[in-house]
Amino acid sequence: MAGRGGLLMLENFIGGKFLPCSSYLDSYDPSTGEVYCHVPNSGKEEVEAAVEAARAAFPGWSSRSPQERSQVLQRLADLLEQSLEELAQAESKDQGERGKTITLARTMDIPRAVHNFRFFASSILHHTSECTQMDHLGCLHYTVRAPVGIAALISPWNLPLYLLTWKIAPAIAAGNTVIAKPSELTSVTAWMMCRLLEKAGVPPGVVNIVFGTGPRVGEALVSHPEVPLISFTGSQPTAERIMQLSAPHCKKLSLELGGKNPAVIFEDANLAECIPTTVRSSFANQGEICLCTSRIFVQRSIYSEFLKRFVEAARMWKVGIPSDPSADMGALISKAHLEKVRSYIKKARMEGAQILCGEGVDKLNLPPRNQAGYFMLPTVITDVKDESCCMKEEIFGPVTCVVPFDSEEEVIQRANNVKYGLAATVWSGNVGRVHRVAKKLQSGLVWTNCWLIRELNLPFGGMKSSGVGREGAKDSYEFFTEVKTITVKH
Ligand SMILES: NC(=O)C1=CN([C@@H]2O[C@H](COP(=O)(O)OP(=O)(O)OC[C@H]3O[C@@H](n4cnc5c(N)ncnc54)[C@H](O)[C@@H]3O)[C@@H](O)[C@H]2O)C=CC1
Ligand SMILES: N/C(=C\C=C\C(=O)O)C(=O)O
Repeated sequence: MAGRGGLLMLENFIGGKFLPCSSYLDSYDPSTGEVYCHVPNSGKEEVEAAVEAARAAFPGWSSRSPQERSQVLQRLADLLEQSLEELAQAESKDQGERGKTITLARTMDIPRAVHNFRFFASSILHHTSECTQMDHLGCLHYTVRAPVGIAALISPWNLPLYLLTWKIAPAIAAGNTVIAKPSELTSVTAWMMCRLLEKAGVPPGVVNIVFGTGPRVGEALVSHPEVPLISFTGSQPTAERIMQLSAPHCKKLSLELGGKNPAVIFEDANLAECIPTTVRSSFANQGEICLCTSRIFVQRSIYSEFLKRFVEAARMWKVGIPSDPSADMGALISKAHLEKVRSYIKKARMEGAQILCGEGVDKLNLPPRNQAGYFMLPTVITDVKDESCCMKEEIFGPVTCVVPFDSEEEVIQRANNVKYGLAATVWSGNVGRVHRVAKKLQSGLVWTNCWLIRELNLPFGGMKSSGVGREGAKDSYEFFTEVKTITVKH
């Protein structure tokens, strides 16, 4: 709806109704310094109302058959798909001159949000339970599953509707009711989705969305005693806080956190495929995807050739205003984030590393209106030590390091030498080596000779500091349900 000064003013969605909030946050377009929209600054009171609505909706929704719930999800997917262009425009605009390109929103974010609902609408129809027999004792054992209750779903700003629906779809498909909290920086598409829920047949209270900041509404939500499970995607410090707050209640947690993802490129790799894909895996969405590559290990015999071709390709990766359909990359999410990303380049220089292209080397070419925006060129660092913070910490920006290696054993050890373990890529024409290396990498996901081909049936998530738990068809179903083992003596 239109609010103060004709600007968009979002409202919370609780119990099937849009409700105003007593206070609002201004959301700025940082390229102009102008307020772009107002976002509810919700707190305990709004969480309380959402819990009440979710509690009231739970008995009805959880007792519907999977088939009935599936039909609702399918209708929602259809409605989102019909609004694809409008949602893509909003997703790109919500990150404003600061972020997501319209092309990525059109081809990845919104189609994937649609697919999330379609996928879980289908997968919920195919689960089976376990049964074992102990004939010598005259016993039969079997399991039953039931939805857990009210799920808290907290998502970040980098893939707003994509990641929020990755949580909402499996949670409600399994019969839970949910309270979702999108990032305060990118709330518009979640609000737009609420306008479609009633038409899709989602009963009031099944999906509630409260907007606002992490410390205020996020903490009220995760520490609420009637919210027994939390699915969170975001940073490690926030995950630690959520673990602390939920510990007294022994809540079920699924935490999807950061990465410091290696690409391991052997001398027999098909460079014609590897180079463009590794440019994309390093710089897609401004490098603001937890799965982005940020350490590229290249076998020494092809190192010089790779570096030359990779830098050429990175220079072709077009930085432009997000509304330009030919732009490969927009701008970073905020001034603070841009400064943080730039600080890594500064540290790399001080350590004696070389910046081969991008920040401080090449010039941005932007229209005058966008010169103050948070844009940065794809940046390639080399001559950097494995101990450097650029090789250890998640930068979450368009920065990637390229270093040589000699042997398979060495590169496995170096690739594993970080606290994270989310996603890796391996490039080689040798099938045996691909399997061997993939198995030894400490990483929840390994893409070989490709990147970000998603199979939603299979587990998604990280090891080590990259998270706790997995989501995907079976894993999400297990997370969003409680299992019970029943023994029958006959
Ligand atoms: N999956 C990933 O790997 C992601 C990693 N990041 C990393 O995190 C850094 C910071 O990004 P942020 O958006 O600030 O991440 P964040 O972890 O602060 O925010 C993610 C979500 O958690 C909420 N939140 C924040 N504090 C909370 C609290 N105390 N209790 C409950 N909810 C809370 C936020 O409002 C947002 O909805 C990025 O620079 C990047 O390095 C960010 C987004 C995704
Ligand atoms: N969680 C993130 C990406 C997930 C992608 C996917 O499920 O395909 C992230 O960037 O935070």
